[in-house]
This record gives sequence, C-alpha cells and structure tokens, in this order.
Amino acid sequence: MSDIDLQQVLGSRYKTSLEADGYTDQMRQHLALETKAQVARLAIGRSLAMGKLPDGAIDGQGRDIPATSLFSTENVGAWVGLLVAHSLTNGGPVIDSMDGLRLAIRAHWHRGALSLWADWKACEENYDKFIETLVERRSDMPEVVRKKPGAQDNGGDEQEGTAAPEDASATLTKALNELGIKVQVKDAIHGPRITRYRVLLLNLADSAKLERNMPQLGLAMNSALPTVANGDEAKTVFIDLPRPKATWKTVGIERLREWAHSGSRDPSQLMVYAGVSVTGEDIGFDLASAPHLLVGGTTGSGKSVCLHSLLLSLLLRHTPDTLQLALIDPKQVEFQPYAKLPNLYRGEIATEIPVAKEMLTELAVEMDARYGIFNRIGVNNIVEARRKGQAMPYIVVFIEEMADLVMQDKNIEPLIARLAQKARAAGIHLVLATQRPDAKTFSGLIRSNIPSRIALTVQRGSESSIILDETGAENLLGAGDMLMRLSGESPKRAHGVFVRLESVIQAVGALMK
Ligand SMILES: Nc1ncnc2c1ncn2[C@@H]1O[C@H](COP(=O)(O)OP(=O)(O)OP(=O)(O)O)[C@@H](O)[C@H]1O
Repeated sequence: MSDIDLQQVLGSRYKTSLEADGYTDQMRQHLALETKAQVARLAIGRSLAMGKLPDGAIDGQGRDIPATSLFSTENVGAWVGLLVAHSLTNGGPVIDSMDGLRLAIRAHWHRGALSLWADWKACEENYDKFIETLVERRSDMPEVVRKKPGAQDNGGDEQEGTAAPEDASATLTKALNELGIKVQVKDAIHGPRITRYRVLLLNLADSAKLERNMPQLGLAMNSALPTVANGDEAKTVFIDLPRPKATWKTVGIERLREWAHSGSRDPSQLMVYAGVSVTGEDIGFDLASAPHLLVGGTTGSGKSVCLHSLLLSLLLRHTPDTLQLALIDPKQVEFQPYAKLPNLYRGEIATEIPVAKEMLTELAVEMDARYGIFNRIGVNNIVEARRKGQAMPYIVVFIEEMADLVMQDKNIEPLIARLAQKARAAGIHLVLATQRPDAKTFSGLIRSNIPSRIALTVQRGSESSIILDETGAENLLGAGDMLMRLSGESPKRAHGVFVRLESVIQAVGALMK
C-alpha cells in the first residue's frame, strides 16, 4: 500500500470486464440510478463481503469511469483500506501499486456485478424483492437505491448538497503548521464546491514551500488537490480547498436564465454563460471576441452539458435574424433537441461525415461571400457591415467530437483550419469539442487559431496541456468543474451550469413558441 497515493487513486479511472459492464448498465436502468458508478460501488461492496476472488484473469474491456464518481475524498481512504484488507486476508491481486489496485477493483466489480445480476434474476426482476435481498445482504446501498423507479427529486437543475459546508480554518492552520508553515487564517468563503481561505503567511519566505506542499495539504485535509494563489492583501494567499461532494451546490439553468435576461442584448456580441467562479460569481464572456473556443474533457466530465449551456446562452439572447447555429455531431444524439430550431444553419444537423464536410465547405464559401460584400461596401467586418444596414447573422459552428471528424476524413482538418484562421471578421465562430485531446486531432495550426479554451477533467497532464497549454485539468473534480483560458488571459477555475436534457428540450420548446 505504500506506493498508493490517494490523490492518484482519485485522479484515475477504473473499469471492469465487458460482461460485468453490461450488467452494470442494465442494473443502473432497473434501479433508476443516475450513474454506473453507483452500481459499481454496490458491486464492489458486494464482492468485498465475499471470500477469495476466483483465479483467472478478468478482461478489462468495460468502459472506464472516473474515480471521482466512484469514491469521494471522504471515503476513498476507507475503500482502499477495505480492498487492501480483503487482499491480505483472502489473497487475490496484491495491492501495492496503482496497477494492483486497478486489477482488484476490476475483479471485485466483475464478481459483484455478476452476483447482483444473479440476485436480480432470482428475484424475478421484481424491484421490491431485490431491494429486500440487498438489505438482507447488508451490501453498500447508496441512499438513492431506496428511491423507486420514477420517484422524483426536486425536479430543478439547481441542487443543494445534503450537508452544510464546514469551516475548516482550525484544521487548515494545524495542517500547515505540521508542514512547517506558520499562518493565520483570516476568513473563509464557501463557494459552490470549494472553500476559499484567506491566509496570512507569518513568514513570507514560506510561500514557495506552501505551493510545493499542496498535495500533502490535500492529504492532511482529506480533500482533492487544493490550490494556492496570491491574495488580495500583502502577505496573504488564497487557499482553495475542494469540499466533499455532499456539500456541493449545483448551479442550474435558473441561474443561466437570470443571467441571460438581465444582461445586454447587444446583437454585436455573442455573450455566453460558462458558469460560476470558485466563489460563486457569474462568468460570462463574448464568443465574438474569443473568437473561437476549444472545449476538451474526458468522457463524463460534463462536456455535453457545457455545450448545451453555451448554446442556450446564445439562443436566449438572439433571434434567428441575428444568430444561426451550424451544428455538427458525429455522435448523432447530443444536438437533437435543437433539430427544429429556425436558427439552424442549412436547416439540419450534420451527423454524417460527408454532410459535415459539405457544411464546412459551404461555411467557407459563405465566409468568402461575406468578404466580397465587405469589399463592395467598404467595411472590414460584420459589425461595420451591419451598421451599414447589411442583414447578416452571426454563425456559430458547434462541433461535438472533433476527433471523430478529423480522424475519419483527412480533408476536414484543412477546412476547419481555414475557418479558424479567417472566419472571425466575417462573423463565423467555432466551438470545437473533444474527449480525445491529442496533437494529432488538434494540429498546431488549429490550436494557434483557437485562442480560447475550456478544459474539463482529463486523465493526464499531457491532455490538459493540449487543451490549455498547461497542466492542471487532470486535478479537476469532474461534473462540470473546469479551467477556462480566454484569449490572452490566464486560466481561471469555474464550475459549469448543470442543464439536464429535459431542461434543454423544454427551453428550446419555449423558444419556438
Ligand atoms: N455543471 C455540472 N454540474 C453538476 N454536474 C454535472 C455538470 N456537468 C455535468 N455533470 C454531471 O456529469 C454527467 C456527465 O456529463 P456530460 O454528459 O456532459 O459528460 P460528457 O463529458 O459529455 O460525457 P460523454 O462524452 O460520455 O457524453 C452529467 O450527467 C451530470 O451528472
């Protein structure tokens, strides 16, 4: 166990066999649970209550899930302890490294999922009977399982955690003291997921040491990785400490609506709402000056939710006369709620590669035509053209899974690069999303022309570097936690708005009335 670092455990992803993954998915649906991780926890808990794991390798072909959905900062130590204790008592994968831990999780999840599935069948797929069996077996049963399928939560996208955030100033002072850093905590602000402590350094020479010791501080505080930044007074720093998930407050569509209705409707701006800062203030920005945006993050990090919030921000402040949306979605499903909008460029969503290519080609033609008009009427850009009475909507191109497009047709990348280089003045802006940020998909040419970036959680620092040009996104908390770097600015942390698909459908429906 000596080589296992809990921060690393929380920063990794875990999977099981293909077979157990299938059962996990099915059980999630039958139990009306929100995530696969909830079933995986039940399964691992079930298997830990059983004896020695059977011999034989388990394939690792299931889809992986992030540790942050499986464990929390509060309980990760207990789970790792249970897994190690099981292996020491019963034999099985030796857990003295991250690889050993991954194998143990894979095997317990596999055995537990098969066992849960067998119980489900033995209960003749009867929900109540199955829950009774779970209780009898005293497995780890998350609260949500007790909700019957179809039971309602409060219905809104805005959610309060089940626990109130605690002021950990005293523990923080003690932990820093033990690291040899003398401080006085001045005050604390509870943001939606993070508490920001304003800390006076009693010895200014300790500031580099403080920065170096963030992982140790995280362990001492039993939290995900804290961060430190210069404070607002001499000798002070801000220490941002992520809190347990039960204390999070989710920012919902209501907040986005308020923002959209209160701000300016200047048609020469493409204001979008990204979410809130760590201390809870609204963060919006003008996509027209961004002028193009890359959104990257691993699967399940909140990318689609982020794209929906950007789309809704635009739609809430614009009409089809001032804004058109060119939607490209090789995944085929994400943009369906927008399929009937009058704002849709070409009146369709491009889900097939040839159609996407046609759409991008047409956008390049449109761009050139707009430059032709600018020449003719003696202006340089869309804002001036509009002032001279030209009816010319902005066009925002959203590409969901850029990697799929670029890998499948080598002629697509040059088209995107050309738009990225030249389309801004013509009022055409790009939002490119990917779950596979790598240098092959995002060539230097495209990256240098897409100056604004949003990084959601990624698996590796190298992926963070592709998106942001620096590491950091590998330490995010998941579920819409993001680092934003807008053109010419330094990265700042934000928590995205959570919009459920039902809310998107409802909001789009209301726009069409
Ligand atoms: N801003 C947010 N606040 C709270 N939870 C969020 C937020 N964004 C996403 N989530 C949670 O994360 C889940 C996954 O989000 P989403 O579907 O956007 O991920 P994704 O990165 O698009 O994944 P995939 O690539 O697999 O589609 C959501 O169902 C929700 O539970």
